[in-house]
Amino acid sequence: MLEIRNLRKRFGDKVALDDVSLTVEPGRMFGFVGANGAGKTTTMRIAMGVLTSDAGEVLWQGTPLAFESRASFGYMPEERGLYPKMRIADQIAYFGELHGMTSAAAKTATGEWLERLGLADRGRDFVQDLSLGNQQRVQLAVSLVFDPKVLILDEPFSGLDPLAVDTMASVLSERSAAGVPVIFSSHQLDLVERLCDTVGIISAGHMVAVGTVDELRRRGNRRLRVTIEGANPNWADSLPCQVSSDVEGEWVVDSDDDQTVLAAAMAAGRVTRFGFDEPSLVDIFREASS
Ligand SMILES: Nc1ncnc2c1ncn2[C@@H]1O[C@H](COP(=O)(O)OP(=O)(O)OP(=O)(O)O)[C@@H](O)[C@H]1O
Repeated sequence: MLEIRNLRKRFGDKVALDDVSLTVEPGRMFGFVGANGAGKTTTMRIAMGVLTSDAGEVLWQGTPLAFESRASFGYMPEERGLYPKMRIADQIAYFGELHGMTSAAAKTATGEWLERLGLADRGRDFVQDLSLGNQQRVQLAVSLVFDPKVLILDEPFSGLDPLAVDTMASVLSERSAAGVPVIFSSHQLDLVERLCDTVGIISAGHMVAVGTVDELRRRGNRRLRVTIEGANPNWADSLPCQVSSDVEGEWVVDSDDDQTVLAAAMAAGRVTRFGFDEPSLVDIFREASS
């Protein structure tokens, strides 16, 4: 289990992280979301040891992270980190060896990952000659070639075409299913909602919400959507909550007291549709970040 506890970080007067904690369990995929500048990259850099925190700690399997443990973590940094003038296969194998693989094992694993990521015929090309999306696939191979115990990926989906997104998503899901804790940041909330077991929302250096998407849904303000035929537009005036109507005959009621609202709606006319609105992760994100 990877535990990030009570991280604090300042850059001069700027408080980048203020008591940030999160936990990623084996076999779980953690989606880290937040507006630009919220603190995702800073948190992940500290977790990887490329930046020191002012306070707080990072634990792996219950003990503070040592250099050797970090060497078994796969990392895709935001600024990426490939050598443009090195051949792709050589580069992936080189990173494998840096992480302790023998040359033969690194070569074999490189071949497997090139195949898996659709780059089998590009192994002798230079990184600088690849499209950005393909460079990202190489970056993924670099972070995976040594079979990491943890994966920390900073915006792995940005700039990928839909097919590359699918490849990236299936590789991450597969690693997670194999028991690897995976944490990635993304602004693509639909993907986070689809892939992640747990989501953390960070806003201006504070973790404002952590939980499964269902838990976050339940924590947010619940809203009922009601469709009534033949109702007076003022039928909901006596309800002690916010009521709005953008479509004729349909109302949105900010309440979780469904029985009271239903009784009022039935008294007003013929109720043809009634139920709670399921907020999307975008709705939850907006509410948590406001
Ligand atoms: N090396 C640095 N020096 C000064 N300020 C920094 C440095 N790194 C980050 N910051 C500031 O810390 C805050 C958090 O930045 P961070 O890069 O962690 O955000 P982020 O959530 O990853 O944003 P984005 O989604 O835009 O990548 C921002 O205000 C940023 O400007």
